[in-house]
Parts: sequence; C-alpha cells; structure tokens
Amino acid sequence: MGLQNAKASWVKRTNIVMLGLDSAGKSTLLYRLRYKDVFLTLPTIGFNVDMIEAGKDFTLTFWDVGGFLSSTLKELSAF
Ligand SMILES: Nc1nc2c(ncn2[C@@H]2O[C@H](COP(=O)(O)OP(=O)(O)OP(=O)(O)O)[C@@H](O)[C@H]2O)c(=O)[nH]1
Ligand SMILES: [Mg+2]
Repeated sequence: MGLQNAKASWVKRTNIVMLGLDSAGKSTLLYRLRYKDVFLTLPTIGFNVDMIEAGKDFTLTFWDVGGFLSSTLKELSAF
C-alpha cells in the first residue's frame, strides 16, 4: 500500500483545456486520441473529462469544454 502511494507520487500529470466554438470538433479529437476511433458525437453540455496515459509515468487530463461554456469563459476572460 505504502509502496503504491510512493509510486503514484512519481506520476507526472498535465491538464489540457480544450476550448472552441460549437461543433469545432473538440470531442471528436478527444475520442480519437483516447479510443483511436471516430464516434458520432452530441453537443457537449458543460464539459467532459478524460484521461490518457501518454507514457508509463505520464498522464494527460483533457477538459473538453462545450462550445457554449467555451464562449462564456472567453467572454468572462475579456473583463
Ligand atoms: N469533416 C469533419 N467533420 C468533423 C471533424 N471533426 C469533427 N467533425 C464533425 O463535426 C461535428 C461536431 O463535432 P464535435 O466533436 O461534437 O464538436 P465539439 O467541438 O465537441 O462541439 P461542442 O461540444 O458543441 O462544443 C460532428 O458531426 C463531427 O462528426 C473533422 O475533422 N472533419
Ligand atoms: Mg463536444
């Protein structure tokens, strides 16, 4: 148990936020990277979170933000 926790502390984690207009292809890109396949998608309500193990001790966490929320965040960042 202690050994597992010690190992986990070595894992490098990076967060990637995907922002873009409605239907830009954010979720399609994420599913392509995650599952190596193309899926039929629905507009994302809010956001999706998915994790990809890019290497033995390296994980990427993708925050796939829906177009509507992306636009709202962009507007807010202008203030
Ligand atoms: N031709 C083409 N269509 C794409 C591509 N990427 C995505 N699409 C299509 O564009 C549409 C929207 O894709 P999504 O991945 O749902 O777009 P999104 O950016 O996640 O949209 P929201 O969740 O609404 O923000 C879907 O019908 C996809 O099949 C691409 O590279 N080429
Ligand atoms: Mg989406």
